[in-house]
Amino acid sequence: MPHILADSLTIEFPLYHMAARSLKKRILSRSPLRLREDESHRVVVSALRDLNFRIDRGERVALVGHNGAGKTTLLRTLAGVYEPVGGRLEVAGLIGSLIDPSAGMDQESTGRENIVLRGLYRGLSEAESEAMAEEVGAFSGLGEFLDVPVRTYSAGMQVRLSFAMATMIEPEVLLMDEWFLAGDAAFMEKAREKLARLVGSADILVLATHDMAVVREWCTRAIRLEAGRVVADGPVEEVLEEA
Ligand SMILES: Nc1ncnc2c1ncn2[C@@H]1O[C@H](COP(=O)(O)OP(=O)(O)OP(=O)(O)O)[C@@H](O)[C@H]1O
Repeated sequence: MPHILADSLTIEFPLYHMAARSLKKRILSRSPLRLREDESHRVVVSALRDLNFRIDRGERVALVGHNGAGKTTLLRTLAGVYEPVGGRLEVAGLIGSLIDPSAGMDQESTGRENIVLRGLYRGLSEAESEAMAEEVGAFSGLGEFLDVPVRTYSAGMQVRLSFAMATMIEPEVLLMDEWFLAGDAAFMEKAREKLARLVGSADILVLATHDMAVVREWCTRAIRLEAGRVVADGPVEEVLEEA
């Protein structure tokens, strides 16, 4: 049964360029909230601190909070990009991730080649993957750019391609950063219907956003992060009211 379980989940990032003694001293002397020196004498950022929550089938969860609160770090951790340094995380279910537009894409390959590769990786035959590339490519609206290396794409073009590629599967656990709701208007009009279908067929949605209208439209529960900690968790209206 698809679910997510975080038990004292902790994520830290070492800041290697802070190795210089004087700089380290200066930073740590300000009694920072999220920077500390670890056992190996490195300065580390506490990105997520001791998170405890469980998300079950049918829940659509918004991650809200100010810049740097830890929303994207949590999404990436759920997607398996970062390993917890403490605690435990369990994510059961097929994950679909709309977090970083260029993640999982080979920059030197064309858009079409990337779609074919994803198809093959998902176990489709070559012919099926090629057919998928036609369909997904058409939806992306990239036109002739579908056959150009992805590294030359604009940010918006990358979003279009990764969005179109995400619709290739029906994930059980859909992880999404608000980036993906911010494509250009013409594309988003077309994408909205697909997105609604993707969200509707997913068992769990976790969406990080600053847009409270989006939270109210898409989500049933909200988790508010502040400086890497969970400060509120509950029904959307309750959590938004508390802010
Ligand atoms: N790769 C990294 N290396 C070092 N520190 C990082 C890294 N990624 C994130 N951080 C730090 O972790 C904290 C949480 O960042 P995160 O990007 O998760 O916040 P956010 O809530 O998504 O913010 P925003 O709303 O601005 O996107 C910040 O203090 C940030 O500086």
